[in-house]
Amino acid sequence: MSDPSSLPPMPLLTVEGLVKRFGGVAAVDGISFTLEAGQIMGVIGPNGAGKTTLFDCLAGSQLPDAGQIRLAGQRIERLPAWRRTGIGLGRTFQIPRPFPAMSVLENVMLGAKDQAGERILPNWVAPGRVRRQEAACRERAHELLTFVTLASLSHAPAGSLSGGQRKLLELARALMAKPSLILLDEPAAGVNPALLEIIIERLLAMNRAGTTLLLIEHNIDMVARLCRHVLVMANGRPLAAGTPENVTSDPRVAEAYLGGAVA
Ligand SMILES: Nc1ncnc2c1ncn2[C@@H]1O[C@H](COP(=O)(O)OP(=O)(O)OP(=O)(O)O)[C@@H](O)[C@H]1O
Repeated sequence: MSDPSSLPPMPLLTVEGLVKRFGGVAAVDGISFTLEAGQIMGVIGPNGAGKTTLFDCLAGSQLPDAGQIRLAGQRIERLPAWRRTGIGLGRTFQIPRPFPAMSVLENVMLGAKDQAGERILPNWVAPGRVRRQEAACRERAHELLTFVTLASLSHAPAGSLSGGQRKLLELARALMAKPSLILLDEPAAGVNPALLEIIIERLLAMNRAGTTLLLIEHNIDMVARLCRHVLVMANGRPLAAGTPENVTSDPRVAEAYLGGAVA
């Protein structure tokens, strides 16, 4: 028998031949890549390249027309979004939409999974367990708000946060479910430079703590600071892949951003 420790590590995420069409438009048209546990990978490309549709297929808000997605070896491309969250996939959105009247803390608590108090029966038969679970959830939400530098705003209504603070709230909410992989859709969009530094630093800290990150980002400086691997998409197809330096010096990438013909 072969020694399992001698086998190459299994990628955390494997995408093979992914296709998603909307009528005649192939928004994602044959995308394949692997993401090792512990990596930070960037997905870049001009507007309409298919980046968000790729994330929608990964997260389960769109079902692909073809292709396979494996998370830690498990096929997930047909699973509903909530099942994917349950097995370690988190997501943040380009435009965060917290519940504005709820507090920042309550919004973070909504990111927890498998809360007994959300079901009717445990509230009747095991109220003590429900209370303990809620207290633990509240404590973890506090810790995560401290982590994302929003602890002083815990009790403020989420609607009072700035755009950048909402991005930080999104990170804390996503972390509540203890994901192994987080898909980040433009974490820098609309964020002022001071908060951007905090977001970059917190993303690196999350990654050091073991969370794998896949991010869509138009801010190339941010991509270069965070990622060692970048996938460039154009017209739904893979255009280039490699280090930030390699892909940004690739003339085909410059051409795609300028709206020229794509090879
Ligand atoms: N729900 C949809 N119905 C029809 N067409 C869609 C839908 N979603 C995306 N598309 C089309 O698919 C293509 C890819 O769009 P997508 O939003 O994935 O690109 P993107 O790279 O994320 O763009 P951006 O950087 O502007 O956010 C575009 O042509 C878009 O118009």
